[in-house]
Amino acid sequence: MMPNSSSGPGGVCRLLASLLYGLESHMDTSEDSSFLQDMLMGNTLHLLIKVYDRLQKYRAQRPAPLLDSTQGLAHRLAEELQDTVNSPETTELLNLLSKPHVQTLLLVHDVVAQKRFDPRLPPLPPLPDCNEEDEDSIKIVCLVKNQEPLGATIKRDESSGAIIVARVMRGGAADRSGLIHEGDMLKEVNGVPVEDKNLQEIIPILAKSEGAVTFKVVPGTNEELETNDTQVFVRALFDYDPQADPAIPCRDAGLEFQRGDVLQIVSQDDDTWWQARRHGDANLRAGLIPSRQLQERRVMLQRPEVLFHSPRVSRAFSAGLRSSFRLSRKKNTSQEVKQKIGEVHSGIHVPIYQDVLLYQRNPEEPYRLVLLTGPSGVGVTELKRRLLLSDPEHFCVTVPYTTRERRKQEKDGVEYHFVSKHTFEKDILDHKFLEYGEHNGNYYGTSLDSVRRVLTESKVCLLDVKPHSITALYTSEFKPYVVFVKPPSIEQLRQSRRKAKVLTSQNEQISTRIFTEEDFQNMISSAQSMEHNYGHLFEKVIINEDLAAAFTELRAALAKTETETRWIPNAWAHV
Ligand SMILES: Nc1ncnc2c1ncn2[C@@H]1O[C@H](COP(=O)(O)OP(=O)(O)OP(=O)(O)O)[C@@H](O)[C@H]1O
Repeated sequence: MMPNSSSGPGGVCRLLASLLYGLESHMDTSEDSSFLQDMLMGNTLHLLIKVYDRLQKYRAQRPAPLLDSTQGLAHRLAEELQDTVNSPETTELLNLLSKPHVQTLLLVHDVVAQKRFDPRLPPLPPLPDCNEEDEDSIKIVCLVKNQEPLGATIKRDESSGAIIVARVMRGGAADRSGLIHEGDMLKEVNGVPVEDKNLQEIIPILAKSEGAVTFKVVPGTNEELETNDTQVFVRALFDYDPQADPAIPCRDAGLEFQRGDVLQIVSQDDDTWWQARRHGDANLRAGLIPSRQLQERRVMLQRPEVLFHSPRVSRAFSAGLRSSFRLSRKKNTSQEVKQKIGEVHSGIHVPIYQDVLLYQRNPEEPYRLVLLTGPSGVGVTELKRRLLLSDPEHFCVTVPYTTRERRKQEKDGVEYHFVSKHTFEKDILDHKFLEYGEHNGNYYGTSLDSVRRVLTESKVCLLDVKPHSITALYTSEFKPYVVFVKPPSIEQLRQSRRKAKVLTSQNEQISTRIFTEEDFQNMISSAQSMEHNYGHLFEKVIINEDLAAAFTELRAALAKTETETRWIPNAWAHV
């Protein structure tokens, strides 16, 4: 957005100040606010606006150059001054005219005055000595490029020994020219024959070339292949650094990405190396990434266990119950809990890329299920409690089921749904429970129906679960928004949890105690293994150091998810 000249510099400042004020309510953190303040109120932007205003003024006057060669004039003036009487003024003027920045200024003036904007192309190299039939098969390609890479990789053809264009990166200089194609045979670069050179010698010639670069190529056979951009988007489920990948054909052509990044796959022509762009990246040049097939093979070689063990989901006693009974984390109660292991998944699952598409919730659709997970004691229950308190009309939790006796002050359907052992066991067999467990001879569980009940009330259902339960809810019906609550560093845990208490339960008795060093270490190591095993399912990671800050971040993230367009797995689009 640029001001028009009539608004004046004062007007622009006012506009920027009001913009800042108007955006304040949309900013999540004070960091955002101070960044925007620095940028909008900073000197650099204001000076740029002044320059722009000044240019606008001159543009309106339609200035025309008086001279189109100030360099020539300066040269002639210098010559004449040399012959005149030597005065301090002439010496100063001569000095001034010989300064490189004055000369460059004059050069720039002349280029603009003469409208010499096109690059000067070198003369075409002579055609090789060949008979007329062969002539057709030689192509001279002249590319004009800046310092960006050529955007192509080369290889030596093993049988013929020729240098071949192995891959043209989508969106790169070679691709944009439309003149260089995979399979083309490279003969010369800027007049330097390359056939007798090895690849290590040619690569620097290509890398260094800048401005007008001339290639002599023999077109390959697949020149006519159309290479349309595809609209395949995936979420990367692992981190990738091409510089650390010894197998990539060209490290500089690789695309670095982090788990969670959305990538547009622009070419899957090659089985092992795909070409992709990071979504939202201003750079249109595609980079190489390992194909799904290649990465799967690599993971399996590194972790052979994925070949033999399908992921299992333990329907353990926890989830919605954990705040009520807190049995899941306590070592001293582990014997009391008989964990039920249910298998809900089968087959090999190696997280590589997840096909995704953009989704925005229709007002008549239920809200996405919010799953909160994290190591025991990290603060999941506390964050959930704060969310509920902050807007009880909007957020809601499920009511667990139990077979224990109802106590006097309890109401059916409020604290628990009280059911008979027979009904509970039948529901287990009917796979109605997301998680369930047994404690002191009674069953407790969270049913999928109770989640549905909250969702049909047009409320946001908050569910805290163990990470292994996420997969059972990872469906188009629930479209879960998975938040991982992560502990900060151990030092920050010691500081922030000095006064915090954890609940323990022994023989039905619930008591509190302060966190121990062992609790902190367990929290951190359990968070690491959760991230390692389930990190690909986490859409948001919140580090819970300062509780108030973590809550604000969570609240803002949930608000965004409800209103903004999000990338969700393709599979969720098909009901
Ligand atoms: N950032 C924080 N700073 C200080 N205390 C915290 C913070 N986050 C949580 N706590 C406190 O730590 C204790 C444990 O938190 P909470 O009960 O929410 O853990 P949890 O993740 O639900 O664990 P569990 O699954 O075992 O129930 C509570 O007393 C809570 O108030």
